[in-house]
Amino acid sequence: MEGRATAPGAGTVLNALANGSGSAFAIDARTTATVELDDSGTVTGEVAGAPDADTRLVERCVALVCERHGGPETTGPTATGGHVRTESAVPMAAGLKSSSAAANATVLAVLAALDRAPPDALPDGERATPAAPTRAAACRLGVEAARDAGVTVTGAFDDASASMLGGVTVTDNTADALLARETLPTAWQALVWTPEERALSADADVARCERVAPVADLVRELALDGDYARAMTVNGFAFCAALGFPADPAVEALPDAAGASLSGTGPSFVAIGTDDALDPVAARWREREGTTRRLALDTTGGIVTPEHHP
Ligand SMILES: Nc1ncnc2c1ncn2[C@@H]1O[C@H](COP(=O)(O)OP(=O)(O)OP(=O)(O)O)[C@@H](O)[C@H]1O
Ligand SMILES: O=C(O)C1=C[C@@H](O)[C@@H](O)[C@H](O)C1
Repeated sequence: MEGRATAPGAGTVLNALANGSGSAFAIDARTTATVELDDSGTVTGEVAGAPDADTRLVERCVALVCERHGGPETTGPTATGGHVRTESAVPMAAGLKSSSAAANATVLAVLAALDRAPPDALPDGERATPAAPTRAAACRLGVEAARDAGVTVTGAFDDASASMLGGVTVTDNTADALLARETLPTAWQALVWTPEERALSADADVARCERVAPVADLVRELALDGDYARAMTVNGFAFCAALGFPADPAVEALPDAAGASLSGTGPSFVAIGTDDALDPVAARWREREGTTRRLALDTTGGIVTPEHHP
């Protein structure tokens, strides 16, 4: 029983560590998960090109989806274990939601292997089985696995929903509730600067983030009004201050970019705007050490893809 799926990473509009509400937008950098299921009762995992990577999150995703959708009471195929391998263009622990992309891709790949892929994750023309969950329900399984694996503070349903549904989402992570899902202007792109350092979300100073909750409340209002660019700009300055990152990259992005922010718990910064507006920002960010990438905004989200047939 094999399954394969991909899901994109994301950039931040509102970091949920202050008031439990979050907002994120999907970017065109994807993680692919390939799973092989069996009835061994054990799950193993590997990350392509990173032999020492922590695979507990994706292994927990496999186990959880098998528990919920692969048991003997189901009408489709059954499974209790297997192997998962991820390949990713989203750097880990860089603020670009690698954990959400990996969890979503893995959950969808397992569902596909069990013949339970959500209807909106299937290629055109392929029909889902009646027992298939929606993509939103599949996303909540990944969030549950992320909580179990200890890689998140709030569950990060904001990041996970943006990755699974594409576009930009606003969520209440305390209830895993989706408050809004929209798309940003089609002419906009994302510019992403990632320095060499890494910052695990689970290690973030939550108490300091909670101090900027009044600013986060304002960012939530801006986001719910659809003013995502200004929302992320305000978010960026507040969370740079709370988490101890210099705000210089955001200053260098303005006023050319429509919006710019520290992404997640850092260290990456993201800017959004038209191609022309991002040109001078790219020139300034390329003088910095690290990697600057221009990426399309993703509106597709998590999808099942054809398996490898070597
Ligand atoms: N490609 C991947 N394959 C398997 N597991 C992954 C992958 N990417 C991330 N993870 C898991 O997610 C953890 C990193 O989570 P973390 O939330 O710190 O990173 P992030 O999602 O990139 O950050 P942020 O939430 O700030 O955007 C890793 O330790 C690993 O367990
Ligand atoms: O671990 C978490 O709960 C989070 C981590 C960051 O990505 C934040 O941007 C997100 O809003 C919540």
